[in-house]
Amino acid sequence: MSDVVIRLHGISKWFKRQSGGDLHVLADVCIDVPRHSKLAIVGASGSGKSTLLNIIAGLVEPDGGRVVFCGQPVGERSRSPSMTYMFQDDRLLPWRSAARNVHFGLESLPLSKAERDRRVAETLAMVNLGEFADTFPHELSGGMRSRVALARSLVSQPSILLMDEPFSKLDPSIRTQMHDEVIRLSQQLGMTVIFVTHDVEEAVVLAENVVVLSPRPGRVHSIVPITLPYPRDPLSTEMNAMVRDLRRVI
Ligand SMILES: Nc1ncnc2c1ncn2[C@@H]1O[C@H](COP(=O)(O)OP(=O)(O)OP(=O)(O)O)[C@@H](O)[C@H]1O
Repeated sequence: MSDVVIRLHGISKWFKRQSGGDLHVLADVCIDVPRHSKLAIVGASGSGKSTLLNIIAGLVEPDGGRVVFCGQPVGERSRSPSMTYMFQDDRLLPWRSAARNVHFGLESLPLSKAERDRRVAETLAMVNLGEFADTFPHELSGGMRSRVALARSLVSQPSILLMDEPFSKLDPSIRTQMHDEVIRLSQQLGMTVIFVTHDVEEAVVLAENVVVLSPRPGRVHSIVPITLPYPRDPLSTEMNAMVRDLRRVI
């Protein structure tokens, strides 16, 4: 148990339909997430991937089952600074510079101004944007904006990073750079990363375990371990075989 950071135990979810009746979205989902690992959630559209991530974040209440976080049942811990959430859109505030956007990730923490400034500068440097601290979002490329969003998620030094298709809007070469950044930073900071993706190749490049959800209601169809060492070459024969096998399962 000690190396399991999050345990999902029998998670079920129904949503009320406006047209009447309930939509059964998740059924008895059980997953153990090892500490410091990277876990991908894949599955057909509508299989409940984002709902499951939102349940882990504490943004959506499950109707059945429990989320146990480091041995503690989930309560208010979604507001805990030890877990942050990176969305599909970068959601940068256009009237704030890159540094002030990253600063946003610290605003709920009781830190001195000097400590905040230090952490913002350090995190921007970590994502190679040290020179762009005073630049505004409209002056940044898509990849740079994504790196600012990543820095905003990392500046509070979370132990868990949740990501819902955060790189899906980037072009392939920038997406590859972001994968390298996530691998490097998760190792450097000792984070656990849980992410949802439609892109099986992204799952295989980044994750140590890939959870495949079955079509609605989403159940764990399989959990596929990826044991290839990092960095992983998406063009290698092993990777291609993994991607092909996973696509077949989905
Ligand atoms: N707040 C909500 N109220 C009602 N239904 C919802 C709500 N959120 C999600 N749903 C429904 O739950 C189902 C699962 O949605 P979810 O976004 O979790 O799936 P997903 O696997 O992430 O889908 P996609 O891959 O298309 O993004 C969908 O049918 C969706 O319409």
